[in-house]
Amino acid sequence: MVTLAELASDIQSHVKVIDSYLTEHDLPQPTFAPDSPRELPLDASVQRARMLLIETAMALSNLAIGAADNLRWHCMNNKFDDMTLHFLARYNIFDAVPRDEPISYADLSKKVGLAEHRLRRIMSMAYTQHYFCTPKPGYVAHTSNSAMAIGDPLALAWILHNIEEVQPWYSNKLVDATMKWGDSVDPKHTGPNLNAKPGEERLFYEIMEEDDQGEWNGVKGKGFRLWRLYDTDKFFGTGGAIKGTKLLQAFDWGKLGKATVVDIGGITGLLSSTVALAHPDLTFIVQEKNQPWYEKQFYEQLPPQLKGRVSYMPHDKYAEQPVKGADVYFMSTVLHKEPDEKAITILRRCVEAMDPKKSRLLTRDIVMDGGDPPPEDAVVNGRAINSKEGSYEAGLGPTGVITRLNIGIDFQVLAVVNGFERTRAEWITLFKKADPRFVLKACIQTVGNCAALMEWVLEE
Ligand SMILES: C[S@@+](CC[C@H](N)C(=O)[O-])C[C@H]1O[C@@H](n2cnc3c(N)ncnc32)[C@H](O)[C@@H]1O
Repeated sequence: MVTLAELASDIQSHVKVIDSYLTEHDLPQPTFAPDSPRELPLDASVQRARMLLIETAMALSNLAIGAADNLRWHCMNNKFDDMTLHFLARYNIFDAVPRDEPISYADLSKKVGLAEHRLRRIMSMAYTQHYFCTPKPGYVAHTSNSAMAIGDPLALAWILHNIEEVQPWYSNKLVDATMKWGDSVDPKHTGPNLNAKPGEERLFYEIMEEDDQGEWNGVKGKGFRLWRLYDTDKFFGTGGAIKGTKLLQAFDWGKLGKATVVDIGGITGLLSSTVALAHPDLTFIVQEKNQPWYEKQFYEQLPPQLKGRVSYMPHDKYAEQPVKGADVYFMSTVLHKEPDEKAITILRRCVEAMDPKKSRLLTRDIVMDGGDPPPEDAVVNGRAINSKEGSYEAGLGPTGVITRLNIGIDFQVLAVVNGFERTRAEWITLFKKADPRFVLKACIQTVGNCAALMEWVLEE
């Protein structure tokens, strides 16, 4: 069993790797100051050390808290950490505190319309999680954690969707849903439908689409929850562990030359745009469910230099694929929400459109047994790990912080649509069921990233 002293010594060695890299490259140290770098360099050795550091520091903290206090503290405080974030987002305290100077409680209270006594109590909890700080008595200032949400509706969307929709409607009801429906994969067997009359159950996306009592970031009334959901995807996808730019490392897009990529369920086109900006020879068709307000929103947020090269096409992923013989069909986190039967329908729609001689299917999804980065000198699936690029074949790593994040994502899809993330073997079985010609050519997960990119081709 690991001891406090051993963990502390491991922590020092992981910190040393990161510290030496920052010093060598003359880079600033991360701190809680509002202008601190938001993340550590993406270099593979730094990311590997970072993952191990987080894991070790969490274990050390847990041992220091001790078994006597662990459960007591957890259940007392964790719910209020989320409640505090809820206040910060609903009253938009992130924007109300100036970036560069402290503001008094009295002024902040007037600005956001929250009584000063309550505001002080909320802020004191926020400080314990390094959101904001109190640089002098009676004043509030930003930290790095709070400053990153300034002027960012995507960050607010992430907080509000999780705390106002996922928790009360879905995850807090998951035990009841399980007691009622067991290990169901029916997407209607979820929290909001626990007391619904037969025939009145609603799917997650229907609930997100239909509510017309509200407004979010340019969409008023019907669809506002869906656009907020899309914003959460964008927020999640631009961050460290699920960064869209990792797509550029996980697949050699350049080798495609002049080619067309069909991005099925491509949401706001963020991932397509990321690749398109780096590869001017590629053309992208982003397919999404048709919504009356969607097309306008899509083109408004598309980088101007991509107009004409990244376009939107309304398409239902279960229907016949209208773009035949494309070079690449791409699906990112589309299949994980689907039970086998429906995922197979989507895959068959792709197969019907694919030209086996040139088309490939790229899917970006979690591989549940992908695990955390294996050691630098490991050989996985007969291939040496590309330590320079920090890429490795997902499927054999030990558990750690990325695994924990993936379990969280697995639970998120379980709670909202009764979906599940698949292991490498389960992905292969699913694809083979859809068409036995499917072969998994590569399954690449980059270090520090939770999703893997799987390349599938049809072979006779
Ligand atoms: C989890 S999101 C993935 C978005 C994007 N590919 C990414 O990785 O950021 C799933 C997407 O599928 C879309 N979707 C849901 N049902 C669909 C359908 N029947 N046809 C096409 N797209 C659909 C949703 O609107 C959503 O944008």
